[in-house]
Amino acid sequence: MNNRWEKHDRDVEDFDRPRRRTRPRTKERPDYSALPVARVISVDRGRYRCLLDGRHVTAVRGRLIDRKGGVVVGDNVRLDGDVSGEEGSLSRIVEVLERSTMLRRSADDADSFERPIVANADQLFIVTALADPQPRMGMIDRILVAAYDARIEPVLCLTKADLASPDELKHAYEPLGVPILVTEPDADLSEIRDAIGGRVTVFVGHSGVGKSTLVNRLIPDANRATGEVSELTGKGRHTSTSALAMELPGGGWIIDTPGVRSFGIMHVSPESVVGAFPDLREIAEDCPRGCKHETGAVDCAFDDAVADGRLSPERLASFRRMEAAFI
Ligand SMILES: Nc1nc2c(ncn2[C@@H]2O[C@H](COP(=O)(O)OP(=O)(O)OP(=O)(O)O)[C@@H](O)[C@H]2O)c(=O)[nH]1
Ligand SMILES: [Zn+2]
Repeated sequence: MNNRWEKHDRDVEDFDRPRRRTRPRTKERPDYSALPVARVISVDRGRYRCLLDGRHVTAVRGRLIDRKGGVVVGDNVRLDGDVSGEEGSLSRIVEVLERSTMLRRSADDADSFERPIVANADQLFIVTALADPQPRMGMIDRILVAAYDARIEPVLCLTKADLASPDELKHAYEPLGVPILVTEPDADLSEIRDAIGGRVTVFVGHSGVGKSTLVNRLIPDANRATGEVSELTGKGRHTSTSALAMELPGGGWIIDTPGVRSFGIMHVSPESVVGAFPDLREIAEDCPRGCKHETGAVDCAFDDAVADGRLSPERLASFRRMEAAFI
């Protein structure tokens, strides 16, 4: 019986006549698979600037897309409507493709509301000046926590090495396994270029650390790109609250974010961060339930692991210092 009905349905469809639906239409997800996929490179006041086949297309968010954090820089989206990119044209984002990662922060620790910042990054450069402004390990630790929580590989990128030595920070973060790159004016950037080539790297840092200087050296026409954003918004880039994604000449992306004064991580749990370190995760299986592994935690298996040589005291100290930033 059933079969006959199905067959009948198909036959009717072949003649392109409206058929009676057994389910209401609203429950069916429209099929957008034939629409082009673009990458969101900046967001400003409800307008999304997307890159599609090398041209910039401005789009708005379609009705069915969630309002809060529905579309962020780095997202891959399907565009409907006018994708010509011509002056005054407006397209519509109808679907956000599945994200590989999402970097989030809470505005500050009094505010547990998570703000998504950047989608699909696979590497996070914590850009920190060695002086002017003075490095703050608390800030580095908080951004590290956010990176580990989001399963984005962190790299500590130290600028202004002409002003101060990187030794103290190297000593603090190398035991944790954080790669460290050091730069100064006129320094050879080949190590940094190698690290970002072919990857999607989000740059995060305090205002004034030299992030723009570095980006402009890495992408010779980045200035032009930021100029275009100013044209779009009528404001300077630094007053924008959005991140900006730029394609690297040799492949890969840099997603620059506005300078931050603080980095809230209220949304992160200790288990999530421990989970980013396979060796620590294994040791933590022997911890009492709910152990936060902080210094002095009762029966924490990390102390036993140091005692019997499975874990280096430097690595544990480095982990605990970072963890103290959020427990
Ligand atoms: N001594 C020294 N100064 C630097 C270096 N890199 C950048 N600067 C200077 O530091 C200042 C801030 O640099 P920017 O590149 O504007 O810093 P930013 O991180 O983009 O800051 P925001 O625009 O506020 O987000 C500028 O005066 C730069 O010339 C460096 O390696 N050494
Ligand atoms: Zn523990």
